[in-house]
Amino acid sequence: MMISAIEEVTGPIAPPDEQAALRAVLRLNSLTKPPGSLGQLEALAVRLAGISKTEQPSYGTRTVVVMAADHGVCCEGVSAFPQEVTVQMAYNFLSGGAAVNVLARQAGASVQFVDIGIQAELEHPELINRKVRPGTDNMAAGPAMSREEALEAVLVGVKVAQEAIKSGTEILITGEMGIGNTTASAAILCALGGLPPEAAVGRGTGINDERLLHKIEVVERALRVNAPNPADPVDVLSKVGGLEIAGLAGLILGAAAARVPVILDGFISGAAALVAKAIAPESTAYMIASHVSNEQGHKLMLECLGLEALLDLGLRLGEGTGGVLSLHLIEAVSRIMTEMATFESAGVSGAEGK
Ligand SMILES: Cc1cc2ncn([C@H]3O[C@H](COP(=O)(O)O)[C@@H](O)[C@H]3O)c2cc1C
Ligand SMILES: O=C(O)c1cccnc1
Repeated sequence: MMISAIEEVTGPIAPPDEQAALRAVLRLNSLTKPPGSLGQLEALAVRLAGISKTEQPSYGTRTVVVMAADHGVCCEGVSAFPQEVTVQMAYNFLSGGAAVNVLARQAGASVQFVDIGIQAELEHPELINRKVRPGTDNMAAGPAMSREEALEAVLVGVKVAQEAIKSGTEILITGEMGIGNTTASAAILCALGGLPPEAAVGRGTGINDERLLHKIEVVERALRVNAPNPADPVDVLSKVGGLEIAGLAGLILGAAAARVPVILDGFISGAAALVAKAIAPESTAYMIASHVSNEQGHKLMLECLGLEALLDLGLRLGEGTGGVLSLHLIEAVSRIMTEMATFESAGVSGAEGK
């Protein structure tokens, strides 16, 4: 029953509007600059035009959705920080003090904080409580969660996207919090991207060499014990995923179905995007890769997604920080497409030939 619920969401995902993309190319070439001279911003303008069906795309209401959950695999010692940081940081997000809150304020975005699987019970007026279960089980010893729970978490994400869009959100940004989630993300990259653990596993919050080797071994064990089926993304999610990763996969699918662009943050968001792509390949047309993270494996992950990142700032934080930073570039593109003079309007001569 729940599978058909996902199909109901992914069914309407349509390809971007080629006509609008073409109009964007024509407009870019009519603006007072040598053709192509705005580089990647031009490619972004064309993609956004196709997504939003207009050669002058602009996004007023911007929403970062931070999905948070705990990871049973923390008991294996895979993070530099203790598991209780997840709930402690939850209150930091809710009171506006996390990095993503600061950067979102600067970029004119609001932050929604969703508890999709934190172990502790939280109480806060701003909290969106969509807890599917209080944290996952240790994926190195068995499945992280059941198939039903993974599906439920995906549908939570779809619903969060739908509700945000219904209340006016025009662009979504993925964010997350969950100590241990780079381990789950690396395992997903191995399962869906076919990478060996030593290429997919990185240092997360900053583990040393010894712990890195151990983390690689934990991911190897998780893959061996669970044998996730790469042809079945929900199987991968349930066996070696996380609740916030499942929720973000749903958020991405919900955005794509509504033709709303969705900005991907770093490594964990990328793992969610891999799942979304495996469920509905056409959803990648709606994904914008904000940055390439310092986390080992993220470059290869973006290659698996077929996306080129806008920024390379050496970030390795998550939360949606790189995502909201890229809003400044998206705003730049909007202004170029709406405010810049054309050769004709400014009376500037065009190129004479090469
Ligand atoms: C204080 C603090 C704030 C964070 N904000 C995001 N993360 C990031 O680090 C975690 C993933 O790394 P690992 O897999 O190594 O645990 C996630 O919570 C991610 O969002 C944070 C981590 C910490 C410690
Ligand atoms: O790229 C990310 O999102 C990331 C990397 C390290 C730790 N937390 C998040």
